[in-house]
Amino acid sequence: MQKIKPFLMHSDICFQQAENHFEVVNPATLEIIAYVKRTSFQELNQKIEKAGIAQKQWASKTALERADILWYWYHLIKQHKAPLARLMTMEQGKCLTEAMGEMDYAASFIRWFAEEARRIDGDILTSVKSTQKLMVIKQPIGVTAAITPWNFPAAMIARKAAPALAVGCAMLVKPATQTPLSAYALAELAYQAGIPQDLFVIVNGKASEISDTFTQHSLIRKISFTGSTEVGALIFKNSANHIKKLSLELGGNAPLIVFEDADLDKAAEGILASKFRNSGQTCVCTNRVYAHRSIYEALATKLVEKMQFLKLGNGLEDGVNQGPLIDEKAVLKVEQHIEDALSKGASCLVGGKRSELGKTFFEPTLLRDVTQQMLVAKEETFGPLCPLFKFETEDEVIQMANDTEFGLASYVFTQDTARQWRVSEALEYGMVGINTGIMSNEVAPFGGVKLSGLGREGSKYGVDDYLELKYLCVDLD
Ligand SMILES: NC(=O)C1=CN([C@@H]2O[C@H](COP(=O)(O)OP(=O)(O)OC[C@H]3O[C@@H](n4cnc5c(N)ncnc54)[C@H](OP(=O)(O)O)[C@@H]3O)[C@@H](O)[C@H]2O)C=CC1
Ligand SMILES: O=C(O)CCCC(=O)O
Repeated sequence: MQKIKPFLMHSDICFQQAENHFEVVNPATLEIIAYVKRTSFQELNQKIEKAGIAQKQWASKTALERADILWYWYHLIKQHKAPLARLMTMEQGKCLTEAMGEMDYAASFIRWFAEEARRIDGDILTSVKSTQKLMVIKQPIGVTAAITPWNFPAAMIARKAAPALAVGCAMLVKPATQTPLSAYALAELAYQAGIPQDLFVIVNGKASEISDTFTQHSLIRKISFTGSTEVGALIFKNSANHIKKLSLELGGNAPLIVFEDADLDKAAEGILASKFRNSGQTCVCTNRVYAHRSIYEALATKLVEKMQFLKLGNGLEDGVNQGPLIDEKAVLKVEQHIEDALSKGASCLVGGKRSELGKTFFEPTLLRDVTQQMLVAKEETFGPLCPLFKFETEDEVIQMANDTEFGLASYVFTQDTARQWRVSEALEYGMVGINTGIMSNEVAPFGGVKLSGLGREGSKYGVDDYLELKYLCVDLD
């Protein structure tokens, strides 16, 4: 704890129960780590007003000045990666290796957008009149707000804040109530790097009330949200009256298809990587594995063998690669999906029950003979449950994979290049991993279609949602 405390110096954080503060609990031990202050309505409005002033000053800096500050922030995160990862494991539960990976991932967005800051170029258009020059410039949208989830307490903030700050916006962040400490730690380093305290602001409290202020305050011009589709839809609806720009990164129901010509070892590795990342609590985690009937048994056998290496425990312990789930509600959802599948004819090959380690621990589970009629085919489990479906033809599996209202990530394992293209084009998803279970990085556009959301984060496209285009027409006559 001593190594972590320097990142938790913010006046909103304390280590003894205090009025108007909420508890942050370690999901592995259920111990209280810290208490965080709820931002009052009045404070929130003041912070938004101050962000408006800070944004104007920040936007008047050169792109190079902003980029240099972001670079420094990136270096500070890398330098303090180990204690930051430890803090994340304590509040979120993911194993330390994954938390270290998430800190690298978070930092990668800051480096990427520091680089992009210098390439926010406008255009000169081919004019329709010889006497006129037509130009487009790009300007920061202004004060923005982010609402972020508990599953990636640092990366989801960095993926939103880095493009916003790079192009000259301000950002207020409301992190998930379960994981606010990583947000404060990131902000602490941002301030050390030279990002003004009024420009990048962490706020906490009742999510619906903060969100209502974000959607109604005229200074907030854009909201970026990652979380459930239900809450995303609510923010969409509440933003309508004020026509806010929105980025919504919502739920998924990712299919992973293994064709008969796939490299089965690679496919099994890909399934493990995608399914059990963050104990299954990732919106791009595989939710449904479709295996061709001719390789079904072989793939099941390989998965049973490989799953023996999944070690459940407190993420801070050596060798543990599967931490607890975020809370007991998450465990109940996994149980519900398993019970439903078993009652309709599936059977369990690995796991299938809560662990004796504690209320939030669930054994990594493999189910076979799963069908489209079961709950797990329709809903995102968001937990360590790997269901194996069977298919016969390419057309059939494409239809099964697309039979969902979600469209975030999908995965295909096949060695046939023509099939890779055909199936990727037919899948109604924002992202397709081909012969890989992990495809997220700062260079790639992350986002979905259908109920999985709006907009793309990361990549060269990631700045667009934080910019307004302005058209200039100069008459030379
Ligand atoms: N796309 C993704 O990455 C994620 C998807 N999910 C999906 O959502 C399911 C439920 O997870 P859950 O944590 O409840 O997700 P939520 O959508 O409830 O939470 C995500 C963020 O939204 C905030 N929030 C909650 N209610 C509102 C509201 N009325 N208005 C505005 N913001 C709100 C939360 O704040 P607070 O923490 O204070 O409630 C948190 O900061 C998961 O099982 C999973 O299926 C969840 C997390 C991430
Ligand atoms: O929305 C999520 O679940 C976090 C994104 C994980 C990723 O970027 O791969």
